[in-house]
Amino acid sequence: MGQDAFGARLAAATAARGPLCVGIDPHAALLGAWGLDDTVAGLESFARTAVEALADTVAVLKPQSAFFERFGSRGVAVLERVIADAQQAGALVLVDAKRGDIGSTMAAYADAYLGDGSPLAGDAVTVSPFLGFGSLRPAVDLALATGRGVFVLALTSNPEGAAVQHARAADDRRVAQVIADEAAAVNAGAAPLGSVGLVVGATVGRTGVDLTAVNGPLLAPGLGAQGATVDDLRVVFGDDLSAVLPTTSREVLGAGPGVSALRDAARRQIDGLRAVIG
Ligand SMILES: O=C(O)c1cc(=O)[nH]c(=O)n1[C@@H]1O[C@H](COP(=O)(O)O)[C@@H](O)[C@H]1O
Repeated sequence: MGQDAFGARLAAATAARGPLCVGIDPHAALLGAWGLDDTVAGLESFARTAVEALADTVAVLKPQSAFFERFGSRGVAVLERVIADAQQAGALVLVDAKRGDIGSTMAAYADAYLGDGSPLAGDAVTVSPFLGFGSLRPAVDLALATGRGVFVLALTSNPEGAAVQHARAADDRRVAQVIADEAAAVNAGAAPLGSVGLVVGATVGRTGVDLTAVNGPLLAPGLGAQGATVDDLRVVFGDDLSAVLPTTSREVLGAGPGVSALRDAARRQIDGLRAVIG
């Protein structure tokens, strides 16, 4: 029998461990700050430490693929280890690869990131809908079939995102609203939460995009290094924060390389978020 739906597994994980995702983003500058070389050996040491410190503590870990791809196939092998080891230690793994392509190619990305038995498949993957939400169908279908999830970029945390995402589509809805509505259609009726999430930055302020019908997890990057605070979550999402999953990378990773310092930094974030999200 396959695993339960991702939305249900995520809801259970955040109930047990708190509403936090921590990104594993081995920036060259962070490798340096941890006293590691900017090499695949440094990457591997960084990744192992982050997994050891965080995978038994936080609900979701989000390795950012780019920082592993920088080192070619040996870096990708480290990413594969991170995925396996973090899952083994009890964290859900959201692979941040932001893939998006025409549907027939998207099916191959789906096999890679959402297929049973694929070494790059975690529990969910970030995807880009800017070739049209429908182009993501193979990923959505495979995610639902395998108990995995997708997080679709909707309102990204970077300042350049608004020019595209706030633009009006042919039917006058904002592009981000179209994406939210498409996600809502897939998630309709799922309980406790659908498996198609959205990415909505904690930095975006009040946008007028209505997220109330999404019925899926709302990944909120931007806390810490990008300037957003826990208080900004209410501005962006309103009073019902039950589906919001804040994610931060540098704010926690900057506490390394000590394992207990990293764990403490994550716990501080979880405590602060529990006070607001519950
Ligand atoms: O999909 C993402 O995770 C993402 C979407 C977005 O809109 N903004 C954003 O910052 N991210 C990712 O979230 C992480 C943020 O890292 P910090 O700014 O260090 O917390 C990076 O890995 C980004 O690639």
